[in-house]
Amino acid sequence: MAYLGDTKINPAVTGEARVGDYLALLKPSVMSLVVFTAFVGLVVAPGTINPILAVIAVFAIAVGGGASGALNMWYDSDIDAIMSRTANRPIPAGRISREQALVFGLVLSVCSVTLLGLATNWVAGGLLAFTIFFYAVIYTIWLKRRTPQNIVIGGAAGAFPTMVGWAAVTGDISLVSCAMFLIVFLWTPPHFWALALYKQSDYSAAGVPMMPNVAGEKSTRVQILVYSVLLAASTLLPSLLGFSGWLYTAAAVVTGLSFIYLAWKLQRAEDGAPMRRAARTLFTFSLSYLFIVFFALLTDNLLVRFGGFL
Ligand code: HEM
Ligand SMILES: CC(C)=CCC/C(C)=C/CC/C(C)=C/COP(=O)(O)OP(=O)(O)O
Repeated sequence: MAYLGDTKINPAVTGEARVGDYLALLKPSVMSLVVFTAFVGLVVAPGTINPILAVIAVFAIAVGGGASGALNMWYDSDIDAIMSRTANRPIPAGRISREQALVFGLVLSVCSVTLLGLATNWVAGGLLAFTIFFYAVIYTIWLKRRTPQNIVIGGAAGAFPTMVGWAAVTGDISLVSCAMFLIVFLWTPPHFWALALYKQSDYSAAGVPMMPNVAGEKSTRVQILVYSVLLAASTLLPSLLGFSGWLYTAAAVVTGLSFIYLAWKLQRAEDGAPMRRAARTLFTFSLSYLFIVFFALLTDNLLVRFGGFL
């Protein structure tokens, strides 16, 4: 029997790993939204890119994101085995060994960075490498088990991909791509802490110092509200920088106010089941919210560029 920390990990990997198990290592559902923000960064960036290279670039970013997910699962297999939400992942369930996941994650990391660098430029390739490093090492290995600020700092990893997409076209970093980074960065704490508020027992069982089990529910709810206000304000930056028109601005204002309202309801909810319900609602909304904000940025930009509207 293998032990990691105090945790029992399934014995020798049983049976053949299926393709689906390797796909699961890539965290495809979470990464789909990350890749969408990267795609939007790439499309709205000023300049042109050969459409085939654009497809390759988005593919490389998706593979890089997936690779970082595999490295995260390699390192976290001990705590994943404890949490009900993650216990059936390929490593704790014994379908893939830690070594296989590590090699898979490293090979995909190198391939994705090389592919992006060769297909576009090395600013984008370098940023992708840094993003993978940030999620796998800074967040997963260094911060996650040490501080309740893990999500705040580590969340930057999820915010870089939109800048990677932008850099794939322009070869640089700009105020607008930094604004897009800031939106995802400020979105991550309310997104994740809302989930942690109703999955708290999972994290405390695994000994992961997430905000609700360290600072308490009340403080977490206040912090969620503060980040929601900052988030809604940050979504106005593309308009203030003269990059986006009224369509985006209207979407940002309406969704931003909705986000703040749900965060405020969560802050005011009674402890227990009402609080958990409000947290679940905010978490679910957070997913649509980020999609809508980036979709509006994309649509607004395409209408201006190709339709001469707005
Ligand atoms: C450190 C930062 C983040 C943490 C700790 C985090 C954590 C989580 C967790 C624990 C879930 C629960 C569901 C699951 O594992 O299946 C989840 C769901 C999700 N997250 Fe995050 N997240 C973070 C950042 C992001 C970012 C940056 C994005 C996209 C831009 C994102 C997109 C999603 C999506 C789309 C889901 C829903 C997945 C599904 O429906 O199965 N997350 N997140
Ligand atoms: C292009 C590229 C490299 C993208 C990386 C994007 C990125 C860092 C996304 C983070 C989202 C994520 C899966 C967090 C899970 O945190 P967790 O590992 O604490 O959650 P878990 O408990 O579900 O494992």
